[in-house]
Amino acid sequence: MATKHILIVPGDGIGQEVTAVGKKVLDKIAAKFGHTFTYDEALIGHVAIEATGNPLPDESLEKMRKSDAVLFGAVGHPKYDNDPSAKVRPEQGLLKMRKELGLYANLRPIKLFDELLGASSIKPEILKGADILFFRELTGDIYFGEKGRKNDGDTAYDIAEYSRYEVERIARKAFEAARTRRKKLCSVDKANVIETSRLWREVVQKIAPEYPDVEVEHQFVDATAMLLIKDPRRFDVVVTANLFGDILTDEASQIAGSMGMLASASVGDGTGVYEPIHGSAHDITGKGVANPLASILSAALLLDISFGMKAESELVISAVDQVLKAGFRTRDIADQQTPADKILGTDAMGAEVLKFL
Ligand SMILES: NC(=O)c1ccc[n+]([C@@H]2O[C@H](COP(=O)([O-])OP(=O)(O)OC[C@H]3O[C@@H](n4cnc5c(N)ncnc54)[C@H](O)[C@@H]3O)[C@@H](O)[C@H]2O)c1
Ligand SMILES: CC(C)[C@H](C(=O)O)[C@@H](O)C(=O)O
Ligand SMILES: [Mg+2]
Repeated sequence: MATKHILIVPGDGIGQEVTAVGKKVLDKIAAKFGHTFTYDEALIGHVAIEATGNPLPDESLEKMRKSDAVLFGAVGHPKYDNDPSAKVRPEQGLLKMRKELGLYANLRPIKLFDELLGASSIKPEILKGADILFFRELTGDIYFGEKGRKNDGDTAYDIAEYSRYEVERIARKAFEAARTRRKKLCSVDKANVIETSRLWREVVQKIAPEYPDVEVEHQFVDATAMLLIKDPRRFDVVVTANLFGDILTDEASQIAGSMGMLASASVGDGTGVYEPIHGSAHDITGKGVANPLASILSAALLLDISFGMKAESELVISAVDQVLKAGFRTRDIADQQTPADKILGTDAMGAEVLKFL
């Protein structure tokens, strides 16, 4: 039995809705296994701007530092998406959290549940068995470089930067993960065009001989985007820079069947942050139809990675599998064969998962 302090950071839009379900799963696990989970909440994003003017108040960051793990929802609001001139934005809170907590490694497992083969737009015979683990570098690249305007605002620039150290530490994590899986690592870059990618490839090539048991390939990001659809099963572990990882993993969500299925773990040397890869989904906010499984699977990653609770984590994943096997779907993962009475809303889907815990 363990006592752990978990910070719930729902954020904006459906982040509020799906995180509430993720917390219920953690509560059920604690009761079942005799753990004591204490909780607190913190503001981030649009809700934080509305309350304090700051997308990540100091109080929120302090709470994150003091917690054993963070279950995070999402940030975002349409009023900022459509206002390029907004100086304060919800996403600034997310990026500041990642930087301040040193969350340089963003693990994005692309896990396909066989029951969802029909939810993907990719042919089942190409898809079945796909299982990819992305390592996205999360605190460098164009996100955190110098950015601005010149020529009276008529010219904009964003500087992308990577240090050898930043590339090496994420690459080593990816190599070590590949050793525990199918021993294949694909390093994705754009080394034929950009200098940060040439450093990326140089670093991966340099350390590869230290992992002789891991087969390494290098792919350009454009070719990777094509191959993810053409032959997703060719990939085992993928390591790439911040921006490329952001884009490729949303695409890879279609391997799993929906944006509502993909969890993530953001880790460094301190508190881990666990969140769906999706955003605040303005188009479905407040409708009670958001798929909570990405948040539930993020809670499973939290239990495993931050708490070392492997059995607890595996039970959560098994519960998700059981619910899908029972034919329940949220509308984003339903298909023509899904009976209407098996298409559930956010809370009802969460309730079905809790039955298997
Ligand atoms: N980590 C984050 O906080 C994060 C991630 C991505 C986007 N965002 C923000 O979210 C806002 C909306 O961005 P977007 O529309 O490009 O991306 P999004 O991920 O919010 O939504 C993309 C599409 O996927 C659907 N979707 C997403 N999650 C779902 C779920 N759990 N169940 C069912 N359908 C789901 C949405 O309805 C939408 O059609 C923006 O403000 C963006 O900045 C935040
Ligand atoms: C909201 C945005 C800043 C963020 C990112 O680009 O990392 C999101 O797309 C994500 O994947 O978490
Ligand atoms: Mg993204």
